[in-house]
Formats: sequence, C-alpha cells, structure tokens
Amino acid sequence: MAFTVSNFLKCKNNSEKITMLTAYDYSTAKLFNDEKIDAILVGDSLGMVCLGYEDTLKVTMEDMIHHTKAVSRACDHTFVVGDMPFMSYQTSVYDAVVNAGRLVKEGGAQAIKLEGGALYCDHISAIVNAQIPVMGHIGLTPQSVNVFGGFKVQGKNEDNAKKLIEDAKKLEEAGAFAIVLECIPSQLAKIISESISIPTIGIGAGVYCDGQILVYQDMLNMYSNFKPKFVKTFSDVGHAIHEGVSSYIQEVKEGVFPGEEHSFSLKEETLKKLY
Ligand SMILES: Nc1nc(=O)c2c([nH]1)NC[C@@H]1CN(c3ccc(C(=O)N[C@@H](CCC(=O)O)C(=O)O)cc3)CN21
Ligand SMILES: CC(C)C(=O)C(=O)O
Ligand SMILES: [Mg+2]
Repeated sequence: MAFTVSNFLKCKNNSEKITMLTAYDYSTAKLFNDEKIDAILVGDSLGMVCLGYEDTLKVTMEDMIHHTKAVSRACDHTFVVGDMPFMSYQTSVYDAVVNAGRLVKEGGAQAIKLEGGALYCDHISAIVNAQIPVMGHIGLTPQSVNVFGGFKVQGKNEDNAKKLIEDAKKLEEAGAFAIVLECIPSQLAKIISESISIPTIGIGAGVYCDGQILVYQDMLNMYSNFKPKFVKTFSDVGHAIHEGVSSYIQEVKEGVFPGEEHSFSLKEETLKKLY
C-alpha cells in the first residue's frame, strides 16, 4: 500500500518511526521506492549535492520541477515531497501558492515543504487551502544561511529554544502535516515532538523525533565537501564507485574490457566479403 499523507499522523500515533531520505533523480528514487522508504524529499540541497553550489540560495523553481518530475515518475509506494526554493514563497502568499502548485502540477509532488515558522503561517494556510499538504521546517533553515552566519546548530539558548517551540505550535495551527527539525539539541526536539500532535522529522535533531531524514549522498558517503556531526555512513557507496571507476579505467587502458561477451559479431561469410 502506498504511503500517503494520512500515514504520517498514523505513524506518530502508533509510535512507528517515519523514514525519509532525499532523492533527486529517477534511478535513485526507484531504488528507495523499491526499498519501501516512507517518503522522499526532493530537497533544495540538490543545489549543493547535484549542482555544486556552496549553499542552496541559487536553486530555482525550474531546477526543483526538473528533479521532482524525475523522482515522482519512480515512486508508486513512496510519498514525494517537493522543497520550495529560496524566493519562491518568501515574496508573497500569492507566489507561495502559485509555486507550490507548480511543484504538484508540473513536478508531480504530493506535498511541498518550506522553511520558516510563525512568519510563514499565512503562506502555509493559503497553500493548504489550495489542497496541497505542507511540511514545515524549523531550526537550521539553510535558506537563512546569511542571517545565521553559517550552517550552525539552532535553539541552544532559552529564548531561541522557546521561539522554536512556539513556531512548531504555530505551524501545526496553520495546517502543516509534519515538521522537519534540523540541527537542534535532541532534548529540545523531544519537547517539541511532545508539544504537537503532528509528526516531527529530524535531521541532526536526535532520536526523539517521530521520523528521520538524511541527504542520501551523506549517508552513502558520496559527498565529501563537508560531513556534519549528525551524518552516519550506512554504506560506503563512495568507495564502491571509486573501485568500480578505477577498474574500468584500468581494463579499458589494458584492452581487457570489452571482452567477447560484451561484443557483437558478424557471420564468417559476411566478414570474408568485407576483407
Ligand atoms: N550534503 C548535504 N547535507 C545536508 O545535510 C545539507 C546539505 N547538503 N545542504 C543543505 C543543508 C545544509 N546543512 C548543513 C550543512 C553543514 C552543517 C554543519 O557542518 N554543521 C556543524 C555544526 C556547527 C555548529 O556547531 O553549530 C556540524 O559539525 O555538524 C550542518 C547542516 C544541512 N543540509
Ligand atoms: C535536509 C532536508 C531537510 C532539506 O531541506 C533538503 O535536503 O533540502
Ligand atoms: Mg531544503
């Protein structure tokens, strides 16, 4: 059975953890879908891991739609969430609804995610009213990197922690179906998770969240520009790629690949005529 928006709440109520990963292309999404991961986020982190930018700010709606289309084509079980890029919703409630609509209508996403708390509740309500499920995202919101002065853990002092608890409650009121908590102390994530009835999805937010998400290149060791503390390598795919590519280079250089079994051949009589 396909994982739908209502399963998010069911999981929380049954104390069953929600599993999410990012994905940005068809073949990767297909592997995750076939593994029956609950949900995929087509994250604007694609700006960093797919496009090589230093942060997520240059990512466009066209980038997001392009990758969301590829991912949604691969998923018949997994729920697909499209991430709203920088300046696609901050500018107005109207822009937020139009661009959320594009991720669903053109990209094939089943829900959208946007960064921010109380400030964006009007935007979120308007998108929800347009029949598009919304996932919130608070804590380290990477689109605020220039305000934070870097990718830094949030909610460490009393005022900031209280603000995040309030933001989570406001997001629930605005109609969000789940909230990503990024890079906050695990005890704060526990308080937030217990203060709201919608599930929390943590990344660098500890074990008390109702679900977890990671950027897949991080957990498969395929991205080396930085490695946050919250990343665990579940499989060394980076090393497997290194080994595979280096064997390929060696075998081509030495004339070992392609072998007979990878080649097509002519009938003997046709060959004679050609000579
Ligand atoms: N590959 C990748 N993984 C991510 O998790 C990710 C992205 N890209 N791009 C968008 C944002 C940026 N993120 C980041 C990036 C760096 C840190 C980091 O280096 N954090 C420090 C904490 C610094 C502090 O102490 O405040 C760490 O050591 O984890 C955290 C989250 C999370 N997101
Ligand atoms: C890290 C997750 C939550 C995200 O927003 C992204 O991948 O863009
Ligand atoms: Mg994002």
